[in-house]
Amino acid sequence: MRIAINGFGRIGRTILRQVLCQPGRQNVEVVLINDIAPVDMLAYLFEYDSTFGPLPLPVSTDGAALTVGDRQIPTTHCEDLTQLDLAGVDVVLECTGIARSSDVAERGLTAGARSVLISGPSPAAYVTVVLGANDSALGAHRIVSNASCTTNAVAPLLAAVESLCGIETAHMTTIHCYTNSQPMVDAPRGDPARSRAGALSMVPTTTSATHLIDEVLPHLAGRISGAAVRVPVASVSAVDLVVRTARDIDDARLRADLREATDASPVLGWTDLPLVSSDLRARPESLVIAGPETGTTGPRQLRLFGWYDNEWGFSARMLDVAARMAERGTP
Ligand SMILES: NC(=O)c1ccc[n+]([C@@H]2O[C@H](COP(=O)([O-])OP(=O)(O)OC[C@H]3O[C@@H](n4cnc5c(N)ncnc54)[C@H](O)[C@@H]3O)[C@@H](O)[C@H]2O)c1
Repeated sequence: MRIAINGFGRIGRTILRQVLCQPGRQNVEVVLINDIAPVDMLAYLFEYDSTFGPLPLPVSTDGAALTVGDRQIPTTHCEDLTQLDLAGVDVVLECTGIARSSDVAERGLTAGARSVLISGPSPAAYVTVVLGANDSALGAHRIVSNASCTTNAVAPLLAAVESLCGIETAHMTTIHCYTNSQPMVDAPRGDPARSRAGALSMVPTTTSATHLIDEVLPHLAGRISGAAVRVPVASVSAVDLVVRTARDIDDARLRADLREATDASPVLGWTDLPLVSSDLRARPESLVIAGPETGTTGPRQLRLFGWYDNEWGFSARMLDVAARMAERGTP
């Protein structure tokens, strides 16, 4: 699979880290990295990562390419992808966060790439895909959104619970680490709470997952509500999901069936250990269900709790969905 990474920020860099350092990604060839930031700065941020630690490979740049170990990856510094030649690229991983209009989302195709996978919600995507929830929706679509990290965490869990005991209604709270969408000190950023210093307070706010779940699990549309609390933690998030089920299920059965569902799922995990968020750093699953925090809380009522590394797990799904897009060949 030949990919180009547009936007070499948290997600773009985590994707490259996985390509270079994770077993099972050897077939991925990164043919281009494009970002508007200076390439020597990007090389530095790629080698020294405050969350994942220093890269175990030497990194250097001559301005036109990033050299990591024995691999050389061409780099460009271009605001508009249509200025580049992306012929032969299977998938552009669009990780800038700006591909919300079709004008921007289509730039990769105009430049000659076969398809574009956007690392966030986008009204310009032809379809939103979450592995473990609506895999078959991918079809032959050429501009795809990989939804959000929280949607990747919650939608497969909802799909599993729905098939075990049906869902009447559910409410999820994501306890989400801060991201680059929040400031270090108070500064205007869209909604008032998100304009407050991200590392100093718990910040109640919204999550795009609420409407994305309706999109990827349309049979549950209108029955799942959600909210977010951004917390002063730099890495790893959690979801706390309360479900009113359609059918009764006892605690032991719920846990056994959920455990079995996670064993069969390529994106869900399970732990029986009393873990805390930092223990889950760099876990590749979309969600790791926390056994000690999960169970029935009353008749037809459940509480489910799970961890997800919003950067590492989501980046792994970017590569998984891109692999499926590349396997389809030329549309
Ligand atoms: N950080 C997370 O936990 C996370 C998880 C899932 C999804 N996402 C989504 O992924 C997207 C990127 O998030 P991030 O956290 O990596 O952001 P980031 O700010 O760390 O990275 C964005 C990068 O894009 C570059 N960029 C901006 N405009 C550009 C342009 N026109 N051309 C080329 N490069 C450009 C920036 O210089 C920066 O390096 C957002 O949509 C975000 O919602 C983030």
